[in-house]
Amino acid sequence: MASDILVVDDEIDIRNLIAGILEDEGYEVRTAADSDETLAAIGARRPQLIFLDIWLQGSKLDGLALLDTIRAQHNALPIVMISGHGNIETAVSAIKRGAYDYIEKPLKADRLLLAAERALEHSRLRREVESLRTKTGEHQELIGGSAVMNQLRNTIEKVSPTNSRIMIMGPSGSGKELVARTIHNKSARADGPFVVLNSATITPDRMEVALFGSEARPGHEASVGALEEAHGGTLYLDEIGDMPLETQARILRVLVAQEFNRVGGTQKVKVNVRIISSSARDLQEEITEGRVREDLFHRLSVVPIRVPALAQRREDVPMLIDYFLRQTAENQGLPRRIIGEDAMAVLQAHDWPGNVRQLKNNVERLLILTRDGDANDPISADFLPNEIGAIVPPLSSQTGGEHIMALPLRDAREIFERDYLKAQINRFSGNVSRTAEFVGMERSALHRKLKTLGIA
Ligand SMILES: Nc1ncnc2c1ncn2[C@@H]1O[C@H](COP(=O)(O)OP(=O)(O)OP(=O)(O)O)[C@@H](O)[C@H]1O
Repeated sequence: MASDILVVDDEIDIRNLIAGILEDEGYEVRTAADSDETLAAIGARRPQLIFLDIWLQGSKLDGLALLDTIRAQHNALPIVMISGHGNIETAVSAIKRGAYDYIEKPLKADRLLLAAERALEHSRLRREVESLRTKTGEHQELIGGSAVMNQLRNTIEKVSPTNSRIMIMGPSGSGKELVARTIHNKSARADGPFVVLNSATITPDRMEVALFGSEARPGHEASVGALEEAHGGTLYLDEIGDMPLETQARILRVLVAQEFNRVGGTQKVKVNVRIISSSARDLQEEITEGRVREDLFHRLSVVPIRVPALAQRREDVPMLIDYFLRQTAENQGLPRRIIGEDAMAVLQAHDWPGNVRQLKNNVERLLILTRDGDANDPISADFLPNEIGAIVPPLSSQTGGEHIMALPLRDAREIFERDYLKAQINRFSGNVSRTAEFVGMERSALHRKLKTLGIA
C-alpha cells in the first residue's frame, strides 16, 4: 500500500511541487497550509510521514511549535523539516527536538525522495524492533498498583539477586512467565539467556531431548537441550505438573549433581543454570495424585511466589488497559486512544477467567475494531464482544426486559438496584467506600442498602 504523506508549507507552489514529486513516485500525498489544517489532517487519519516547513506564515503555530505539538501526541511519527535559506541552525535545533531529518530549499527532487524513503524505512524498522521486543518479553513491565502487586514486586526485588530456585504459582495468563522474566532481568544473570521450556506443548517422548539435548546418532544430528542453552542464565520450566515422572526424576538428579548426560551420550555436561518453575494447578493435589514428585517440588520451590488472578486485583485493570492501549498503538502504528467510562466499568467488573492475557487480547481487539473511527473519541462499550459486555450490569438482559415489565415499579427497581450494586461492588473488589464514592451515596447509606437487598 502506498505510504500516506502530509506536506505542510504556506506557499502553494512549494506544496504542489513536493506533492507532485512524491506522487510521481507512487506516494499518496495530502497537503496543509497552516497549523490548523495540519492538525485537522492528522486528526482525520494519522499520516506515515510529514514534511513540515519551518516558517509558516499566517499560521497559529510556526513549524517548531507545530513539531512539538505533533510529537507530544504521535512521538513515533517521522517528521522531515523543510528549511529556507539561512535557517539551517533552526533545522538542526528541530532535529534536537525530535524531527527525523531536514531538507533545504531550493528543493532537489532526489534529496526529497531520499529523505522520504529513509524516514519511512526508519519508522518501519522501529515498529518491527518494538514488536520483536514485546514478543521476546524484553522491555515488558509488570504493571499494577494494587497491594498484592506491590507485594509481588517487593518479593521480586528480594529474590532476584539470589540464585535460589523459585516456584511461581497462579492461574493461566496471570503473568507467571512475566514475573520469571522480571526476576531474570533483575538478576546478575540478566545478560545471559532466558530459556523457556513449556511442558504442556512438548510430547512426553520428546521431553528428555528438549531438556537435555541429544548426541549425534545415525540419521540424527546432535541437539542442544534447554538446560545447556540456558547456561549462564535462567531456565523457566513452565507447567511443571505436565512433565513426565521419569523426566522429573532426571531433573532431580541434575539438581543434586549439577551435571547431566545428553540423551544417548556418556560425556557429562556441566551447566550453571538458575531454575524458575511454574504451575497453574494446585501442586499439593498433583503430589497427592502422584503426578508430581514431592522431593522435586521441594527442591524447585525454595521460594514460592503466588501471582493472584486478575479478578482478585481489579484495581489494576485501568492501569493495565492504559498500558496495553499504548503498547498496541505503538506496535501497530495506530493512534493512541482512550477508553470510555462505560467500557471501563464493564472491563473492570468482568471476571477475566483468562486473566491478564485475556484482557490484553480484548484491548488489542478493541483498538483494531475501532481503527477507522475518530481517534479523539473514547472507545465505548458498544465495541466490546457480547461475552464480555453481557456480564455487567445484567439488568434488563439477564433479568429479562419482558419480565421486568410485568412487575410494579418498586419490585423492578429492587431488581435493578441489586444487579447494579452487585456489579459495582464486584468492580471495586468489595470495597464499600470506593463503591459508595463512585455510585454517589454515603458509605453508611450504601451499607444499609446492601443489607436490605441481601448483598452484604
Ligand atoms: N502485570 C502485568 N503487566 C503487564 N503485562 C502483563 C502482566 N501480567 C501479564 N501480562 C501479559 O499478559 C500475557 C500473559 O502473561 P504470562 O504469559 O506471563 O502468563 P502466565 O501466567 O505465564 O500464563 P500461562 O500459565 O498460560 O503460561 C503476556 O503477554 C504478559 O506480558
